[in-house]
Amino acid sequence: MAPQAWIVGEKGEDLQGPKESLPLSKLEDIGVLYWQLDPKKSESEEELAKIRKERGYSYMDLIEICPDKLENYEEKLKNFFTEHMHADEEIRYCLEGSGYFDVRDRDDKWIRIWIKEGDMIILPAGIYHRFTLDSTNYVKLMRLFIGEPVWTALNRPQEGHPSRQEYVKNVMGNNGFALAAH
Ligand SMILES: CSCCC(=O)C(=O)O
Ligand SMILES: [Fe+2]
Repeated sequence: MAPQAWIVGEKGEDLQGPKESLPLSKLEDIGVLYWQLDPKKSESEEELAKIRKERGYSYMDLIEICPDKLENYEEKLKNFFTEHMHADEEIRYCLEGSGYFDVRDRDDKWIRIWIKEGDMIILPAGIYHRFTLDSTNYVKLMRLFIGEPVWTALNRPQEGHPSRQEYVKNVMGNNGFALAAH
């Protein structure tokens, strides 16, 4: 099952019309990977171990996002919701709660992906994205990384960054994707 995903506006607002749920192929098409696990089941632990081994995710930590558990909560949330990319993949596994990952599609629109308990998502290096909480205001995420983690958020525009260039070349292809900075 694909996570619920739909198009939102620049500020994250719902747009007019029925809220269509996008197929998983729409996410795969922009290089986003997704697994559905269950943090309460041992089979999922095995599957997680397999994914970590295959993809080399040696580093792991947990982050809880809510006012009393995260230092500098407001500032961090503001940064999470500022459009950015990373030089590496962003890998998150939702253990509790829920939240929204917004990723840019081929037309530079925001696809909002609603992540809930058991959802694991990999955003490719170089994809523009942002994150925010939903109305439950709480999420507990596992963060994975290959080797020593680098969390540096590179705010858009980053068209000269090698990871961005790789992403545009490999994933966007030569389809007229607008490179214009916002
Ligand atoms: C803390 S999870 C999502 C926020 C984000 O995009 C990031 O950490 O880079
Ligand atoms: Fe990020």
